[in-house]
Amino acid sequence: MPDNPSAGTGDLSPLPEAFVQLLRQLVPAGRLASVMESFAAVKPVCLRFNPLRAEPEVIRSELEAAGCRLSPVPWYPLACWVPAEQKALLTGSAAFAEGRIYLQSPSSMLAPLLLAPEPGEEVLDLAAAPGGKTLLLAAMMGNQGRIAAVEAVRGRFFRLKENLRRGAATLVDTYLADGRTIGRKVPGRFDRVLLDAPCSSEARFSRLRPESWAHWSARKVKETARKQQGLLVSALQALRPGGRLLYCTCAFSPEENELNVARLLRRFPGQFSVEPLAVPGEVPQMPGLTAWQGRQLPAELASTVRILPDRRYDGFYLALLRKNR
Ligand SMILES: C[S@@+](CC[C@H](N)C(=O)[O-])C[C@H]1O[C@@H](n2cnc3c(N)ncnc32)[C@H](O)[C@@H]1O
Repeated sequence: MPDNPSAGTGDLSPLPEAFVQLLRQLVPAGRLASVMESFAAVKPVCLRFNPLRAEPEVIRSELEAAGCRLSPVPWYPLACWVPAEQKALLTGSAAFAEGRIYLQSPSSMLAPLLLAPEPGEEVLDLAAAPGGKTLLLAAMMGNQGRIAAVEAVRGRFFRLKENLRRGAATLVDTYLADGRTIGRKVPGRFDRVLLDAPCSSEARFSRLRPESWAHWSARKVKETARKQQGLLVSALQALRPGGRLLYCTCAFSPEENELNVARLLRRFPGQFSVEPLAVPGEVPQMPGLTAWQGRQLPAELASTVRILPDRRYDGFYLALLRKNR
């Protein structure tokens, strides 16, 4: 295990009361303490070796020679944790500047890994910047096939392009566009779609950084959920029959997660199904909700997964959908 100094830093701000209430309703009682502690934790830094730039073992030796204390992520051989206090060592390294490593939370790596693209396929990344997941998709595909990466925000779009260049992801075409328009432009085209949706980022709240929730409100969550629904419809439209969509957010609010998938099931009956997700056992998780605030939700939502945050993992929601026709 890496060193993982939990914040003994004194000044911890209280999370917004409405958010704490939400967590109390969502998280099983026995796991609430570890979830609450995670909001004050200084987590170890997770990184991924980029096989498009160099042999993973060469990268590992380079980092070890620089003094990095690497501990493996057990379910993905190209990922390691490094103690939080070594972050500057990583970000100041040539390996980082030259794209041989990418810093990425382990929860974020799960989405591309579970979408499981194959070399030669055509893949759409509908909300792509800064490109961490696009880069992992490219590595999994060995730069064989094509990825269309879409980003709507200009500044972030250029950051995406720079990260893809740095990471040698040569199979990616980038588009500065609103993802909600893509499905009707190229219906039925893609083998796989990743929708890592813009969200209320509740999993990024930190009691060490009160500004992390400065823009959060119930109204904002509702607005965000509406936008996500538009992106979901576009993503499904862009998929070929038999193709798969991985939808994920770093939000806890059911509106952005299960309720959005339930709404899609209602709007397009029979057109897609929810598939099981094999999230590695060591990752703290619970099944997606099948009821919320007295309302029953479709039973298949139990196949979606919530990653529960702890001292190493960030919170996440993941759903894998197959387009039937
Ligand atoms: C959660 S982030 C994506 C992170 C990225 N997948 C990664 O792993 O590096 C969501 C992204 O969606 C972008 N976005 C927001 N609205 C969008 C829209 N309508 N169409 C496409 N992208 C959008 C945001 O600017 C943001 O960069």
